[in-house]
Amino acid sequence: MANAMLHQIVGTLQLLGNSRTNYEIRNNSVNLIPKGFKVEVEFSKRGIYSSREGKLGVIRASASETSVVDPVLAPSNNVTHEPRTKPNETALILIRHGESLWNEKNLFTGCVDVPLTKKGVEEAIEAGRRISNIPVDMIFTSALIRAQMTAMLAMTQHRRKKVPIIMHNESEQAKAWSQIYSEETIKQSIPVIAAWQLNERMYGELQGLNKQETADRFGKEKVHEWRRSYDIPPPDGESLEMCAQRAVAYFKDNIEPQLQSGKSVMIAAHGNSLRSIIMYLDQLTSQEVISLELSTGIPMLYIFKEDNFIRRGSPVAPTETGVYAYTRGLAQYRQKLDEMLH
Ligand SMILES: O=C(O)[C@H](O)COP(=O)(O)O
Repeated sequence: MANAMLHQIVGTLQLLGNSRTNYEIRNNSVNLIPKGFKVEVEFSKRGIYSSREGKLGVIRASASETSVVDPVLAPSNNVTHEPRTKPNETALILIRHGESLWNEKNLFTGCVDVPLTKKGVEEAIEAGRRISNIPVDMIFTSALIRAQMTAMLAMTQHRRKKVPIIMHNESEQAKAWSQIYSEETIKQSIPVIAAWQLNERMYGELQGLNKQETADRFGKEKVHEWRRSYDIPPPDGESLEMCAQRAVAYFKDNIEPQLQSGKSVMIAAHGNSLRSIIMYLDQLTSQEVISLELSTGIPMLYIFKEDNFIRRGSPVAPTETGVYAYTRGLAQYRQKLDEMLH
């Protein structure tokens, strides 16, 4: 039986940390296979692989290289699961969480973990409607519940109907206990990675204080400086520059490689962690970022193509005609959804 498999590239890949899973790789598509078949495979930088024909061995690949062929992460342009080629453009959606209970009370929130209000829930659902035709292969959220609620509620509206599943890699046991054993179920899932680096800027001693009362006490200008200057931190908190250091580094190290490998990504995060990421994407200066304001629950769309981020703005209406007019790839994805769902 092992011989019968030799024309295929088969092996053990290291995925999402240390977990080991057996895969069959054929014509650019990857499927789970029964354990026991191993062929040496070499990965090039951007996830292009080749095999030494028929040679038995263990796949050598780093986590980042192998992650591009994780079947959970198979790009959603492959709606019907035919063998796929890497798309030449991918989508990046950024969503600031919907209104939280402390946004409603006008309190500095920062890293305090506050849930959404009913209005915030509705905003997240509306955001989901606006992006319901845009491919999402992978989701990144902060570690905070308001961003996670937003991502999950938005995905209830997505027409592709894949199930967002939070990855639990915090311990070997958490990883082992959250394994999925059906290839088909994995294909119908979207991995959700929660990362503290995408958290809101830590607001230090302002956390829990009322924004208006703080302005009355310290002066409007001072509070505006704390809230919007690039490099002046609030007392014992993070400046936007400090927040950018961890959020943008995370984006470059963990999210950009996914986009490069052909996956479309949604990020649900916060006013200031997203401002710092947008500063990087749009190459804003520290002066320009001061006037960048993000509303709660409004998705922003970028197209990633030839290593460039092209801002498409926010899909403003459920039909999103303006947004779909921009790229052939998005229009094709929508057409595939239409065909699949009718
Ligand atoms: O953390 C907070 O209070 C808000 O989410 C963002 O606040 P800001 O608009 O004052 O930066």
